[in-house]
Amino acid sequence: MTGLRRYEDAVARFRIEDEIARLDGDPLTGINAYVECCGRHTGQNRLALRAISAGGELRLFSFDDLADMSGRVGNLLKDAGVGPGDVVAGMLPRIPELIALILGTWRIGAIYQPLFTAFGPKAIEHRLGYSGAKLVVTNPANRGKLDEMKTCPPIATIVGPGDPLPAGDIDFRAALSTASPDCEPVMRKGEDLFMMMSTSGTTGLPKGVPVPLNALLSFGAYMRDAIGLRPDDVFWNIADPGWAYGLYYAITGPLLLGIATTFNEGAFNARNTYDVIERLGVTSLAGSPTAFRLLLAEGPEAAARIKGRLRVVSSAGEPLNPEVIRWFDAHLAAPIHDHYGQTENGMMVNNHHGLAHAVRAGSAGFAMPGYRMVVLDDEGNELGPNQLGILAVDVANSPLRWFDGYHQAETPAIAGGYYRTGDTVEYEPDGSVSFIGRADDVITSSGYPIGPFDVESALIEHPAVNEAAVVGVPDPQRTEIVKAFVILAPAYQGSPELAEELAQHVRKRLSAHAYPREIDFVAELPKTPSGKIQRFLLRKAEVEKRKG
Ligand SMILES: CC(=O)SCCNC(=O)CCNC(=O)[C@H](O)C(C)(C)COP(=O)(O)OP(=O)(O)OC[C@H]1O[C@@H](n2cnc3c(N)ncnc32)[C@H](O)[C@@H]1OP(=O)(O)O
Repeated sequence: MTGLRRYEDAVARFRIEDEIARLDGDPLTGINAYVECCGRHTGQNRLALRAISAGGELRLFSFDDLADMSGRVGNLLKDAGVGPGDVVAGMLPRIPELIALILGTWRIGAIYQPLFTAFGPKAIEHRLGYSGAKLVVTNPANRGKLDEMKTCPPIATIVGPGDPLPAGDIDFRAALSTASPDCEPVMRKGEDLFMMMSTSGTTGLPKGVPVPLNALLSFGAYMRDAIGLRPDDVFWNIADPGWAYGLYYAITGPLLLGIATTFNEGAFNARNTYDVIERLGVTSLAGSPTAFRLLLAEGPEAAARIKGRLRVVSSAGEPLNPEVIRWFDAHLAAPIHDHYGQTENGMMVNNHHGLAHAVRAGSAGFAMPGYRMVVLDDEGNELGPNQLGILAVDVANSPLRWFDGYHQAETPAIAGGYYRTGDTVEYEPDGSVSFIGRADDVITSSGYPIGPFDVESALIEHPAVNEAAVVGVPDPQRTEIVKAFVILAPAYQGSPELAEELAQHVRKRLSAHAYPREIDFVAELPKTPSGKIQRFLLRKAEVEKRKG
């Protein structure tokens, strides 16, 4: 029996089976994600959300408030023709209406699809295309992008008082004020979907990741065992709910446990983050290493005023540097733990705050109870400690696993009883997992997974570009940045101005976070005899160049 398995067996099984029995519930009544995350916490005067607006105003919402708002949203959606099993897309900043929309969607048995607000029309159109969303809910800052799409579902827009409503749109706030808050939850089965996420394609466009209601078990286990969330915590997960870590663990997870979450509408900056921690008395903070590196860069003085306030800090999205761990210990007196997961299956390997085990700096930690994680060689054989291979989930022995394959797409990652994460790791004899890197070409920049194919496709849309290859290159703050190698069309000449024009083109068309921050104009690209671009050679040359 491997170290990983031993660990899992020691702490896990009986607790998970209890929970499965609870969530499987009464087969006659079924499950509803709104009931789990809100409805069953009402009537107790319990806080559900602290929301700080872009202007700095703090508003508090109880579970009863969210129940009222989501009931109205549910009725609005029904009036718009949305029914159980339909998809509703949300492209909204971190405002209270976003939570009401998500809970309202779940309440009527529909599926919520997040659209990150930095996405441009190309990224949005692809996602709405494969999900077949029945309605998009957005705000004026994002509404214009929908006009650039060839086909778009009906739109509901959240306009401020006196703002014009685009012709044909549903006035979200007006409809909410007149709708009834009474909305009977539609019960579903555990295998029915409640979210439609997106992954980053490496050789093709991003694929849909269907999330069944059974995943609630895994999300709850992460909050309890890894975040170690307690009822007396003031919890803030900085990650945006346009992404898996934000949607699963800034909204779904804490509300599932009946514990309040925090939204800060403003864009991230270190000073403001310190302010919010101090103002709200945050005790449990979660986010990505880039955010923590930016807090560190602000210096010890900024940290001094909140020293000792944070009980626990959880880091996800990319590996955490030991330097950050030491700095948080010295200047914030806060234990910061590295956690590992994916959009597919959520968090799976953690230095758990809520479980008593050794914490390994520079390691992603141990398999989460409910997952049997293994390391596989290319033939699918399980490897022992200190051997490099692909981190995988043993499907049959992982009761909390929920990912069964991509939406309407083949899933070669699932084969032979394993789901392969695509991450190269090795594990220590004690069962802790050391992350080595991606086995494919997915770029991780500031914790965002970015598919090179997506960026290349956006570049090629520009008339100056004949061919493009995109890779991630090392960056001290963002872990990696996107770098593009471009072969220009004959009529064009490379220049810093053209590089900037191409970067802005990708920023606007694809996404504000996924544009190439470096562009080299080249005469040719390394390719296999069959014509496939060898991105790994470009990446290797860049790593060597930077070392030099
Ligand atoms: C299971 C999983 O692991 S899922 C993935 C988990 N990962 C995450 O949640 C991502 C975590 N990362 C972050 O939250 C952020 O990168 C932070 C907070 C660390 C740092 O934030 P920022 O410094 O504001 O930069 P960020 O990386 O978000 O944005 C990159 C660019 O996109 C822009 N951008 C980001 N969000 C938006 C938006 N909503 N609208 C418009 N532009 C945006 C930024 O302005 C920035 O532009 P610039 O660098 O050219 O000025």
